[in-house]
Amino acid sequence: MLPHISDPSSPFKQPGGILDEIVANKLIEIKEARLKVGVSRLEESELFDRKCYSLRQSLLAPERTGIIAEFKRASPSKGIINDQADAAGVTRQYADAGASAISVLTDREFFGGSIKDLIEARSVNNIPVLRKDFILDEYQIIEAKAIGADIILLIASVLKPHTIARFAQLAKSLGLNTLLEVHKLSELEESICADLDAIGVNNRNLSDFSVSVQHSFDLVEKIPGNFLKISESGISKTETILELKDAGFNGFLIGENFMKEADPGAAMQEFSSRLKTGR
Ligand SMILES: O=C(O)c1ccccc1NCC(=O)[C@H](O)[C@H](O)COP(=O)(O)O
Repeated sequence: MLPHISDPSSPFKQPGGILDEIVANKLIEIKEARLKVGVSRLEESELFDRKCYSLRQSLLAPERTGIIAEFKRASPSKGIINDQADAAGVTRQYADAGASAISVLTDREFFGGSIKDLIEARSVNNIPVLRKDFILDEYQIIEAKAIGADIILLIASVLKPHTIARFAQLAKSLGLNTLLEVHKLSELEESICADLDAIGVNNRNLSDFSVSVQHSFDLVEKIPGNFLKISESGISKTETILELKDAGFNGFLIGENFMKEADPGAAMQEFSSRLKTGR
């Protein structure tokens, strides 16, 4: 039986609002996928037995921008953003424009994404690909490797610290990079563990959807130096990236700012040129 999230022995927190809805729906989807596909079929996939691209190497490569460019069709806060976009075409343009990594939403119900979008992005890119989803079960980590992802996301407002440690250990054993997402200091302090590669400060409060880049500036000094530091959400100006870099961030996760345009790849190209020339 699936654990109920209000159960004290549950591996999940109960953050409330949309996150509880997302978790409840995701648990049903995972149960169905386990029955329909199963772990052994995932492990037989051609992409499962591969060496992942290193997030560290790509983020620190001087010829790249540090931007993790996101393919995001819709979101709970904005509704539909760009539901007709082509995952292969857009993400290839992101990479050509200097993205250090690609993020692909694979949640269908709340973000209009899919595993197919990630497989398409993988097939045309040779930089790290982040599976942007709500990871609640080991099955999804094995699935992430099998569909071509290099990075998984663990969200501290959803997962209890012992669950984060367990999932990070599994991801590492599969050669995946792990990004821990926090929004506030208490989440960072209770969730940090050795098997993580990167800490992302989400500037968006996932309960009320308010966004402030100040969260990144407030937390950057609290992140130990051995972890990559990534600022996530609400970034739309090149000046903000320069300020975040000065503050110590290595990576910048940007979705809506590109995806809201008719040609997201061209928007990333233009942004990247402005970043290089400092305009
Ligand atoms: O974006 C949302 O509305 C949202 C709602 C609930 C949970 C997660 C949500 N977004 C995931 C993200 O963190 C963003 O897609 C990502 O950081 C990019 O943000 P942005 O550049 O603001 O699109």
